Amino acid sequence: MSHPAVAPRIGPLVVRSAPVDDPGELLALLPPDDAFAWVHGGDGLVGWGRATELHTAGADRFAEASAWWRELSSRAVIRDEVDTPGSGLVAFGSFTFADDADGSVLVVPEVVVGRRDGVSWVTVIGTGITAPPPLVPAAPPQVPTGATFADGPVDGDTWQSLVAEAVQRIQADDLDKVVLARDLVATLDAPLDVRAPLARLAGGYPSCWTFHVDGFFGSTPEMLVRLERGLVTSRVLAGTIRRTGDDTHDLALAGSLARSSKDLEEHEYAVRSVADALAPHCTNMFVPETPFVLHLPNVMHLATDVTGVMKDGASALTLAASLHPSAAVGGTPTREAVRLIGEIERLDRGRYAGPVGWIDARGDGEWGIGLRSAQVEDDGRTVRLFAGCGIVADSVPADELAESTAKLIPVREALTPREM
Ligand SMILES: C=C(O[C@@H]1C=C(C(=O)O)C=C[C@H]1O)C(=O)O
Repeated sequence: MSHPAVAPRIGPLVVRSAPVDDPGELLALLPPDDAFAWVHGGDGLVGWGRATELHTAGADRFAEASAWWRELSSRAVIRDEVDTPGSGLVAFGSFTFADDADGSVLVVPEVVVGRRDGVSWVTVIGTGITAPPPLVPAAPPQVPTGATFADGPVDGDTWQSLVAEAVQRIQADDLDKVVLARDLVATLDAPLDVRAPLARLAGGYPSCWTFHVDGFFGSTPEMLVRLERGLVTSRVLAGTIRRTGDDTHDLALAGSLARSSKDLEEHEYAVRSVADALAPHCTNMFVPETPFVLHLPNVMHLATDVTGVMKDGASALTLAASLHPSAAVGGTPTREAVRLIGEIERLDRGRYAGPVGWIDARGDGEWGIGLRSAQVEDDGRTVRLFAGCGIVADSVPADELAESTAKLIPVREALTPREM
């Protein structure tokens, strides 16, 4: 049992949401410190300040966070004139991949600005009645300079030998798939203003969810689970091909990805793990039989959108807890795969590949998988970038290394000044 750290007990939170005129680019509103983000194609939520927060760890981290959230929500005094998922009381959150890692957090900002389907709003949260701040763009962030990149503790050659070892273990044991990750360490010449890479990521990857919670940021293409007004959705990705920059060739590659038995098999494991975890909570589940190809600027993925209708009143966070770790970031079977990751990966994943997103007082929310992501270390100048690949019986180590390099591109470019 862990010991969650909770901000000193405060009176009930007083929350007020009201519609506002379109405030323009959400990320541009963020101040440099204590800024939170979850944006997708211009819509989403940004927040700043800290009204209250919970830090937790251990196998019960999701249960502790859920209990804390229920209690906080039930005591809050909420006046919500917008009444849409994401309005009213909201927490941003980020959870570690592993049970034994520190760093899972839920933070309730003092100000949240949201936009959804043409409706914008501002929420203020505190212990008394506060007026909403004027919504004007902040001064633009300092662009990161001087980034140098080096291998983390495991270099590329060693990582390929770990992939080869995983392949052997899959061929020998009762294991179908395991996801192995590696990191790249960026060193900047000054502390990072995270708003700069966030703007680059949101601009370059509008179909991904660009996020930032307490130094963990990125732009993930994978939606672990969204719950909105009773509708449950999950976007499952697995099976990847690198883009070449030549659109005609990429289209041919997309066709081969959609027919590749290795990738279809890897994808099937991931879809099944999500469908099985959602089934106890849902009726009317729809699991498409064939994946589509999701085109991103750096890679293409096999993708399946699983949907269902909530039947048991679980919150988005409870659903995320029951889905984590899906086969997209753990493997199949889950327990054996996670054990092998702990045994051979030699990486502290931190919050990489864990759920990241938000929850509101109704229990609605969106939790992505923290991929295409990085962690800013305490010195502010060191940034660890992560990428992993699903390994199956016929995976080729050099191909997996190239795939992981392609998955590092979004954050890597976001830390590198644009070529003039
Ligand atoms: C693990 C990552 O990505 C996952 C692994 C994939 C694969 O192996 O094909 C594809 C998408 C993600 O589910 C990552 O981006 O780090």
